[in-house]
Amino acid sequence: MSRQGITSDPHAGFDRPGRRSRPRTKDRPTYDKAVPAIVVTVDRGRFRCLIEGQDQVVSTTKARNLGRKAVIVGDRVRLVGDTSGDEGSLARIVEVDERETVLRRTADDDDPFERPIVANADQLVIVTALADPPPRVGMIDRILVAAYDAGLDPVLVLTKADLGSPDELIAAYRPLGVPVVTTEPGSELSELRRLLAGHRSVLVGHSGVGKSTLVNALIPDIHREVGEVNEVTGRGRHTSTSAIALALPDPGGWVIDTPGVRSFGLSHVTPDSFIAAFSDLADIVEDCPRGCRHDSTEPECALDAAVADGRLSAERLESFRRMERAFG
Ligand SMILES: Nc1nc2c(ncn2[C@@H]2O[C@H](COP(=O)(O)OP(=O)(O)OP(=O)(O)O)[C@@H](O)[C@H]2O)c(=O)[nH]1
Ligand SMILES: [Zn+2]
Repeated sequence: MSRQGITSDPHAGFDRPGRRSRPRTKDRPTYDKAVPAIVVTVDRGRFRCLIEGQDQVVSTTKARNLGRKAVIVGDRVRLVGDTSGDEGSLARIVEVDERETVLRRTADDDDPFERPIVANADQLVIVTALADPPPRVGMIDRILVAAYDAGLDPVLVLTKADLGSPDELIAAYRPLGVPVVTTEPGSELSELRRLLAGHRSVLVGHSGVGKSTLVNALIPDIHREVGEVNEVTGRGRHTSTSAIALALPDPGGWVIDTPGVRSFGLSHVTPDSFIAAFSDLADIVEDCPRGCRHDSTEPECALDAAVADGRLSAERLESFRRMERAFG
């Protein structure tokens, strides 16, 4: 039996009914006996999949019928072939379920294409250190925009609270309704555990912010599990270009660690697609003149009128406009 890359309850999380429904692909093929599984890592054409309802991770490739269709971490898939997980065994992915959500990134600065990296997450956890490295509000804002655009609920985790004060960042992000958790060495993680419980949370953070420290604290036996993944891929977790899905201990949920995410392309985000994430603001801007970008240079933006007559707090509008500038 192998359980590489995975800890604790494989039933928790991905196959739990989410807020959204779980449609199957339309062109139902004839793979009646195909085994449902979840992709936990991707490495050079090999996909490690956790078989649903079993404590079993198997190595797979993409079947030819999928063509150029991408398979990414978090995808719900169907497998045929040798799903024993025995050494040297290789199953085939014959079907990929429709995705509830997709998080994309731009691979690097001279790559104009946005690539899907994580499927079916429902939460995006931005991990930022309060010092060493210092926080960058512009980067947090860009990641927040990407989260809202992808339909993921953001959470902000501020690490190294022993080295700096969280007050400024809390003041900047609480008005948006973003849950903010601070951590420091030895700190109690119950609030963070509560926010992660039952969710599929993508962790995003700059190198050195303390992401590994956090994952190790959340998943006590992770060192052993990561070691097993390394045997399979021949590479360390931090040199991998793939995300990895890790099951959380009781009461369950998943974290999807993303060592490679450096930037998010926001070119496809428009003020209107973005404002939809804030239902109170979306209601107000219905009164805006056509084509209003809702920024502070707009003379007749209804958001300013709403602040003037007390329907909207000035802090919330300021936080919203600062974030809007991140892609404007
Ligand atoms: N003072 C302080 N140091 C911390 C805290 N959390 C982590 N560190 C230290 O910060 C350094 C980086 O921590 P990691 O957990 O390796 O950070 P990471 O984000 O995983 O970084 P990479 O491994 O480069 O991706 C280590 O020396 C940790 O001991 C904290 O809350 N306070
Ligand atoms: Zn407006």
